Amino acid sequence: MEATTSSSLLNGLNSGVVLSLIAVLWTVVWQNLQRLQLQRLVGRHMNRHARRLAALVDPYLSVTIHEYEGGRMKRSAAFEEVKAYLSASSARDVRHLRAEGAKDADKLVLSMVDGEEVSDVIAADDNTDVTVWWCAYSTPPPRTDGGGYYGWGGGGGRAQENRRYYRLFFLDRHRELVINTYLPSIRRQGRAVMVQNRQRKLFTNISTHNWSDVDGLVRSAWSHVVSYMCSLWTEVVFKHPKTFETLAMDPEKKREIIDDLDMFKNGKEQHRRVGKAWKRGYLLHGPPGTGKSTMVAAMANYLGYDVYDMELTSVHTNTDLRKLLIQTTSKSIIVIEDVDCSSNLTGRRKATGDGDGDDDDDAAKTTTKKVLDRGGGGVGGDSKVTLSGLLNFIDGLWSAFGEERLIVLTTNHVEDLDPALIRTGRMDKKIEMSYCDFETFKSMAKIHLDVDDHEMFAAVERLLPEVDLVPADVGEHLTAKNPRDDAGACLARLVNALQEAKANKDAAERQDEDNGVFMDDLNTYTVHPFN
Ligand SMILES: Nc1ncnc2c1ncn2[C@@H]1O[C@H](COP(=O)(O)OP(=O)(O)OP(=O)(O)O)[C@@H](O)[C@H]1O
Ligand SMILES: [Mg+2]
Repeated sequence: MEATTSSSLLNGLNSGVVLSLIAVLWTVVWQNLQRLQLQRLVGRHMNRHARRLAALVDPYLSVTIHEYEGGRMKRSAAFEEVKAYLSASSARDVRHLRAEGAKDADKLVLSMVDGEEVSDVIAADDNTDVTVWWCAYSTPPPRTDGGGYYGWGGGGGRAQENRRYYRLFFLDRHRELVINTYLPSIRRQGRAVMVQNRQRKLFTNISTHNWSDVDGLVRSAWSHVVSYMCSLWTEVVFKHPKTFETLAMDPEKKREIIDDLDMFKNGKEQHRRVGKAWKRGYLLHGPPGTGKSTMVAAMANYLGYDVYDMELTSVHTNTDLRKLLIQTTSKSIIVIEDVDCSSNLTGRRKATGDGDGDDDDDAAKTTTKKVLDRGGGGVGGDSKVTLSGLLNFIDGLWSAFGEERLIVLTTNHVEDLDPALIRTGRMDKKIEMSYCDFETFKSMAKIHLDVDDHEMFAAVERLLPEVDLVPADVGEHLTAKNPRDDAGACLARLVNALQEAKANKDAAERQDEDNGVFMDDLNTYTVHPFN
C-alpha cells in the first residue's frame, strides 16, 4: 500500500471566500443526506462532487492498493481482500460491474469496473459517521525492453491484462482512524468474505511423470526446476458430501471431536500464549470401513479447510517432503492415509544413523524398501523418505511453518506404528473408529431411514455386539435397493445379515474348538457379509 497526499482536487481554481462557504455548506448538507440514507437517491455523481467540494476546506489523502505487488506476478492479498470486502456494496451501489466465477456454479463475484466508486461509512469513536470513498482504476501492464511482457509460466494471458488498483480517499483529519482501524478491519472482513466464497480444494502430490524412465541426475535436476517453478501439488475442487450430521457415531464421541475442532480453530491466541505451533495431529485408527476417510471429509467440511492428501510413496526424499509442507497453505488438513502401508516406516528410527532426516544423503543411507500391501501387489515407487523425515515433517522445526493446520494420519494397524510417530505433539488426539455399536446403528437408522425407533431395533441391539460389523456394511444394508424398500425391509435385511454373521461365527468357534484352538488365540472375527 502506498499513501500519498492528494492536492486539492480543484487546484488552480480561485478558492475565494464564497466558494469555501458553498463547500462547507455542501459538506454539511451532504452529511445530513447520508444520515437520512438519501445518498443513493441523490446518486453517485453527486457523491463525487461532494468529495471534490469538501476537498476545498479539508484536503484528501489516498491509499492505493495494487493488484500485483511490486510489479511482480504475485497477486496482492490486500487487493483481493479489499475486492471481497467491496463486493457487496459494489453489487448494491455501482452501475457498471465486473463479474467472475464463484464457488457456487450459479453465482458470480462482482466488483467495480474502472472509474466506478463506492462510499463506505465508518463509525468513529465519538459516534459520528465518517465517509470514505473507494475508486477502481487500472493501468496497462509493464513492458520489458524487448517489447514483451513480464512474467512467465502460469502468467500467460494474465501478464497482458491491465493491472488494477483501488484507491481509497479520506479526509486528512480521519487519517488515524482510517489507517489504524478501518484498513485492518476491512482486510479482516474481506478475508472472511473470501473464506465464504472460496472453493475448497483437494490437493494430491501424485506425480504425473514416469520417474522410472528418467536418469537419476536429470530427474533430480528436473524435480528442482519443477518445485521452483510451480506447485508440487495437483488440485481439484473438494466436493465431499459428508458432514458431521451424516457421519454416524456415538453422539457423545462426535460432540467431543467437534468441540476439539472448535477449540483448535479458535485457538490462535492460546497457541501463541503457550508458544506452540498452531497445528494439531489426529490419528484415526480402526478396521477398514469404519469411517476414517469419511471422518476426514467431515472435518474438512466442518472447518472449511482445504485437504492435502499426501501420497508418501510418491515423495522421493525427505527434502521433497519438506518442500511439499512448505507449499501447503494455512487452514488446511494434511492427510496421510494408511500410514502403516505408505512406506516401511515402522520401527526404523534407531536404524537411521544420525537420524536428523534433513538431507537426501541421510535419506539415501537409510532407504527403506517399499513393503506392505493390502491384498496383493506391493506399493511401487522409489521413495527414500525415512521415518525420521516424517517425524520432522509432523513435529520438527519446519512443521511450525504456516498455521492453522491439521495433520491426520489414518491406519488399520495402530500397533505397527512407531511410538514416536504417535506421541502427543505429533498425534494429539487419537480416535478409534470401531465396529458398529448400537448407538452408531441408531444414528445410521436416523440418517438412512429417518426412524428413531422400530420394533426390529431390539434384535439389532441383541445381535450387534455378537459380531463385528463395520458402519460401511450397516450403511449398505440400510440403503434401499428398490423403490419398494421401506424402513422395515432395510432393517429386516440388516437383521438377516447379523443372524447369518452370528451363525458363521458360532460355526467357526465350534470348528476351532474341534481343532483345539481356544477363543483367546483369536484376535477378532471380522464379518464381511457381502463377500
Ligand atoms: N460412521 C460412518 N457414518 C456414515 N457412513 C460411514 C461411516 N463409516 C463408514 N461409512 C461409509 O462407509 C464407506 C467406507 O468408509 P471409509 O472409506 O471412511 O472407511 P475407512 O475407515 O477409511 O476404510 P479404509 O481403512 O479401508 O480406508 C463410505 O462410503 C462411508 O460413507
Ligand atoms: Mg480410508
